[in-house]
This record gives sequence, C-alpha cells and structure tokens, in this order.
Amino acid sequence: MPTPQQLIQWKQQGRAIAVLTAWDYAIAQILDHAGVDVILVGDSLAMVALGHDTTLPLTLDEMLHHAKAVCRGVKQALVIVDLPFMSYQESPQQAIHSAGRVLKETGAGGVKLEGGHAAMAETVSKLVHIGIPVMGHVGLTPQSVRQTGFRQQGTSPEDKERILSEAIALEQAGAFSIVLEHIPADLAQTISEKLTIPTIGIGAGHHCDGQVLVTSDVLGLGTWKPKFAKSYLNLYELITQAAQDYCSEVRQNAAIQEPRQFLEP
Ligand SMILES: Nc1nc(=O)c2c([nH]1)NC[C@@H]1CN(c3ccc(C(=O)N[C@@H](CCC(=O)O)C(=O)O)cc3)CN21
Ligand SMILES: CC(C)C(=O)C(=O)O
Ligand SMILES: [Mg+2]
Repeated sequence: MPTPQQLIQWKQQGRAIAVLTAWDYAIAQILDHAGVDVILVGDSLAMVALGHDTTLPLTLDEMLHHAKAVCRGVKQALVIVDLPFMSYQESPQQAIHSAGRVLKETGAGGVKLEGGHAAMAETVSKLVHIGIPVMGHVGLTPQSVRQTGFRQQGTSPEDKERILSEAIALEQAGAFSIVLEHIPADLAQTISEKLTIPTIGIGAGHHCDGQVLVTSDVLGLGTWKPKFAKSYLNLYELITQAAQDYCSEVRQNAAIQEPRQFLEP
C-alpha cells in the first residue's frame, strides 16, 4: 500500500500515479486487484451512484457508509475519502471532527477537501498537524457548482495566478498531493513543475504527476460524463445486453413450463 510519503517519492522518480474512484465493495475490490495506486471515494458518488444532479446533497454519514464498503474491498491501494460539502467549510474544528470520523470509522488513509484560499490552507495545516493526511483539490471544485457551473477554470490570467497560489498554499500547509480539475494543460504543467508534492489531473492535460477519473466514466456505466473523460469500456451496452438476454431466457423457460402446469393433476 503506497503511503502519502511514497507518492511524493514517486513524483521524484517520475513514476506516474494512477487514481480511480470507487463507491462500493465490488468495484473497489476489482480496482485494487487491478493495481490502481490510489482509490478515491469521491463525492461524485452523489451523482454516479445516488442519482443527484450535483455533489452538494451528499452527507458525511452517507459518505462514511460508502467509504466503509470501499475499505472492505481494498488490500493494497491507498484509500482517500472526499469530505462532503459543508462537512468541513464551517471551521477548522468542523473539518477536524469530520476527518477524524473518516479515519476512525473507515480504514481510509486520508481525506480530500476542495479549495486553497487562506482559510482552507489553515484548515489543512491543522489536520496535518493532528496526523491526518490531506489531499487538496483546486481548479474546478464541484462543491462550488452554484458559483462556477462545471466550466473550465483558470482561463484568465488572474484566475491562473489565483489557482497557482492556492496550490502553493496547500503544499505549504502540508497537503501530500493536489487534484487539478478542468484547467488548461499549460497551467497544470506550471503548477506540477513548481510543486514538490504530486499533482493528480482530471481534465488538466498530460503534464500532471498522476491522473484520476470517475470510474463510471471509465467503464461507460452512466448516461452522462464530462467531455474530457475517456471511456475504456461501454458497460451500459454490455449490461443492457446481459439483462435483455436474461429476460428473454426467463420468458422462454416460462413459455415452455406453462403448458405443463395444465397437464399436472
Ligand atoms: N460522472 C462524473 N464524472 C466526473 O468527472 C465528475 C462527476 N460525474 N461529478 C462531479 C464532477 C463534475 N465534473 C464535471 C462535470 C461536467 C464537466 C463538463 O462537461 N463541462 C462542460 C460543460 C460546462 C457547462 O456546464 O457549461 C465544459 O465544456 O466545460 C466537467 C466536469 C467532474 N466530476
Ligand atoms: C473527480 C475526483 C477528483 C473527485 O473529486 C470525485 O470523484 O468526487
Ligand atoms: Mg470530489
């Protein structure tokens, strides 16, 4: 199992970090056996597993329920859990309480939270001082969807400057890694070169130190995905075919059995 410290060493060695999301035991077990380095229990599960339109409705208790299931399926990978919207933004104390529950009640190795402004960097620093590994997340931060939509961030010079300074602040606060979501590739490259800790990109080009995708997008399981997400399989079609094959077999067998019932005394 890679430790947060090992991920920093992998960056120095130029070994790329492969991250995928999981929300239940079955998927987590397969990803772990497949050799995925880090399994993220992303709050995107609100959308891909629970059917919400955004990640905002997910509660900490719901996240703990999914994170426990994921951890039962993982033997090798490092498991990181997203802190849900409004389970950490109120105060560093609230963040400590929520991250503490994640580490106490699941087998996870750390938490991820969104944003890199001064107040969030202070929260990260307090979590790290307690001994809780923290992954940062800047660029498109879906918990701010009501402000930004799901649009690409870091397109204006001021925005680029702000996102770079947030990433630096998170590294200085002690984050062991940072997700860069939906920002231009040149900005992601600049940040990756400036930081000692590894960057994990999603829709942020090929110059990051690792990549993350939402597993339902990779598997082609959902009906909607971001334009930057690559599918390696079309599970939607495969499951449809299997379910239809099953239905016709059940109906065929029923058709064979039905006349017999009339023959029985
Ligand atoms: N299935 C799934 N995959 C994800 O990667 C993902 C989620 N869900 N849910 C949480 C966030 C939301 N993410 C998203 C969602 C949409 C776009 C996207 O396609 N943006 C378009 C349209 C933006 C708009 O609404 O105007 C773009 O052109 O940027 C990007 C990232 C990434 N995360
Ligand atoms: C896409 C990743 C980075 C995430 O935060 C999530 O799945 O919730
Ligand atoms: Mg998330």
